Amino acid sequence: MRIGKGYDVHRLVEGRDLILGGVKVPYEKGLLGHSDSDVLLHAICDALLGAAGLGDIGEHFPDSDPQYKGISSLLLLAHCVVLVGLKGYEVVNIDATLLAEAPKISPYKAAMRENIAEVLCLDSGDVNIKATTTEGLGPVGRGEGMAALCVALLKETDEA
Ligand SMILES: Nc1ccn([C@@H]2O[C@H](COP(=O)(O)O)[C@@H](O)[C@H]2O)c(=O)n1
Ligand SMILES: C[C@@]1(CO)OP(=O)(O)OP(=O)(O)OC[C@H]1O
Repeated sequence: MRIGKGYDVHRLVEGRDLILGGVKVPYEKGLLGHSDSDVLLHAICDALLGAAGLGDIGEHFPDSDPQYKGISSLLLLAHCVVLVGLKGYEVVNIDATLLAEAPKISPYKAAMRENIAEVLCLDSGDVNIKATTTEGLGPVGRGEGMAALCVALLKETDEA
């Protein structure tokens, strides 16, 4: 068994779609970045890469590479699963937290879990998504951006 953690932050701006967990969430702003800027999936990617000893998302998908411009982070996550598999591991479960003052993501959590579970080849019960505000404090609390944290557990592919 191996454990990994991921953390990511993206700035909120006007004129971008808000994509979280592969779901387009209706909101007046979206996250800024080179890809679709799905901060939740980026934290999950980093947790998986970390658990497998494979560095971080920016090493595998540089933000200077035009092939990743606007890419769905579900594709980046799928690639991380392949990399983890090549190291001889599969995912046991993940537990992620989104830090966002608004909007409420509760109505979209089930769809996010299903998207993520499909890519990770897990039951949706093994994909836990949580959300919290920061009670108006700090950059997240002021609505300047969103952050996400994730912990992932891997097991060796032939481990019981
Ligand atoms: N963007 C968010 C933030 C929070 N939630 C849900 O609301 C609950 C209460 O949040 P607090 O920050 O006041 O503790 C939280 O447990 C989440 O269930 C949300 O859906 N979206
Ligand atoms: C995902 C990548 C690649 O498109 O770009 P961003 O969407 O900017 O995301 P970030 O979390 O800053 O870093 C990883 C990047 O290399």
